[in-house]
Amino acid sequence: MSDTRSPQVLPTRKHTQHLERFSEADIPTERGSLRTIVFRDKRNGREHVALVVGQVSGHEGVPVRIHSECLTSEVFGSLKCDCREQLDRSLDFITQAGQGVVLYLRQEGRGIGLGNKIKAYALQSKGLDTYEANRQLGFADDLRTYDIAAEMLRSLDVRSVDLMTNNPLKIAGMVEEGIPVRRRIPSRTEHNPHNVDYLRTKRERTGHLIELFAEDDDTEAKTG
Ligand SMILES: Nc1nc2c(ncn2[C@@H]2O[C@H](COP(=O)(O)OP(=O)(O)OP(=O)(O)O)[C@@H](O)[C@H]2O)c(=O)[nH]1
Ligand SMILES: [Zn+2]
Repeated sequence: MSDTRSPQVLPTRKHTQHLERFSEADIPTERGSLRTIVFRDKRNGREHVALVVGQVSGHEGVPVRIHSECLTSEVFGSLKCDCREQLDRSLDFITQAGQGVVLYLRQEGRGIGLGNKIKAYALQSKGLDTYEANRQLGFADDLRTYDIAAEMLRSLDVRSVDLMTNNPLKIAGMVEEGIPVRRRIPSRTEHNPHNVDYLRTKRERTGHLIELFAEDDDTEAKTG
């Protein structure tokens, strides 16, 4: 008996259609070739990127990292966070596995933008933590939404994901957007004296599943 129904999975909620799949090409990198697909947000022209390795269309349990842009660490080598290391590790993972997706989203500073993130850093140097600084500037802790990531994954026809993250909000966000998360792949990074308080704050205040290697709260080195 033939089944003439559309193979599409029923949406759990209304899916957004904000993106235009704009351009794509293979880029040779030190890790190997990355299929680079640029999506444009029709509302604001912002360009988000999907880096794809191997076959992902129609697949379950595709290794996926949803990564938010962090110019300061990724380009300038800032030690105040672990973003660059997480990006590097996720690219290592998908190229070694021969399959996966890194979504590089233009959500600098958890969505507040570069200029405001630097304002937040100035406040942090006066003693505020990452979330207190956001609030002092009039922002919520985290302005990011996951509809864009879900739309990109739907365009790639990824059926379910193994999500590389320590952030439980990302897992909940994807599930809410109708992308099944089969399992979490922990994203383990090294801490240093400049980012240890930031990582600890994320763990304590937003439940990030971060393993800090030295757990002695009172002996951790602080930035001078
Ligand atoms: N507003 C603000 N943004 C920051 C700060 N430090 C890093 N970021 C931004 O935070 C984003 C990365 O988010 P994280 O919360 O580190 O990690 P996550 O992506 O939510 O979770 P993981 O998947 O576990 O990495 C990037 O866009 C960074 O630019 C900060 O002190 N203030
Ligand atoms: Zn960062």
